[in-house]
Amino acid sequence: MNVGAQHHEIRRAGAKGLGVFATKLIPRGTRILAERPLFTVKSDRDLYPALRSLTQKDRDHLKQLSLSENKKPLFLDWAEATWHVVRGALSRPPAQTSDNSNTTPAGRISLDDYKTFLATFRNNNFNIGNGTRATFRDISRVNHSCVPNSQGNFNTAIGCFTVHAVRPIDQEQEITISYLDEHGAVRGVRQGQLFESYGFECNCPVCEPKTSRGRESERRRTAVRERLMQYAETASQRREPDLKMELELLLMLIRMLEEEGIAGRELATMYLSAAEGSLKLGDRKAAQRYSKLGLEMDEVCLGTDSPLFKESLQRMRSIPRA
Ligand SMILES: C[S@@+](CC[C@H](N)C(=O)[O-])C[C@H]1O[C@@H](n2cnc3c(N)ncnc32)[C@H](O)[C@@H]1O
Repeated sequence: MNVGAQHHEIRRAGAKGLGVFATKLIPRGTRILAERPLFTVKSDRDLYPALRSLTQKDRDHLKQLSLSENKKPLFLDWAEATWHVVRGALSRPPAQTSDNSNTTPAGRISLDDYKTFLATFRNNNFNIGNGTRATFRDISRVNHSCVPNSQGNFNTAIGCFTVHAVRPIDQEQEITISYLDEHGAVRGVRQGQLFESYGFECNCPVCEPKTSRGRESERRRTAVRERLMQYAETASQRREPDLKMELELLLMLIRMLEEEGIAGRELATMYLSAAEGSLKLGDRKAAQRYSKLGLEMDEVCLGTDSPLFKESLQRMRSIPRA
């Protein structure tokens, strides 16, 4: 299911700057946004050429995105930024095919502009998979929550990063995604990664240490982490993996994510692994149940046109149908 622009709008989100809000009820599984990146990079070396190839119009979009208070660059220090600009100035500019600012690369970048672009990139890039980071005109306005109501995933079939509602979103509610790669981490780890990568301190409902929700969340996540660490210690002494124990741990992780209200690909993938584990242990009924839950969750956060969803369907072919 897709919704048009009339279902969401970009407006002030208090201290977070701008944010994206639902203008009417958005049902679970809705594709709220689908957008091609302004540009993508795999490493620091890609950044200058990528920026240089942008059209003037896209550079203008980029300049309008938010800047972090803490402007420490993600990949490069300023000396490196200077080096990239100098090297860029010595190399041949991208071909000028026409005067059209919608299609022609804008070419060389001044050092000041490059530093601004760098800081803007730092604040507005998301991991879109395979070590690639991307910046978007609208999706870069979506703020973070450690218990988000939506999830972003790259869909190679349509060349777009999509944002899907992983639970119903009420009118006026802010649309949020998680900027983190791992969703079950404890507060200190989450805060450290967010500050390091984006320069902000999260105060979403589970990051509030003084509320009962925040305390309960931290207790739950810490207990799971300790249990996993205990298992990791004993696992290194075993010759064979303990399948039953691994399935139990996986189900514990699933329960934790569900109790936390975290939905999305991570949970879907855990269900699929639980289906495979259950089948290996001879429990066909449980395998079918987990397979169904995993595929449903994958469809919600990816959509049926996503190659990742098709891979999951393929992966579950060995699970007998109910
Ligand atoms: C990708 S941008 C999101 C859109 C941004 N708010 C804007 O005005 O364009 C990321 C920046 O938004 C702010 N932000 C996002 N999520 C936040 C949160 N949960 N708490 C505080 N600030 C947040 C931070 O400044 C962060 O560096």
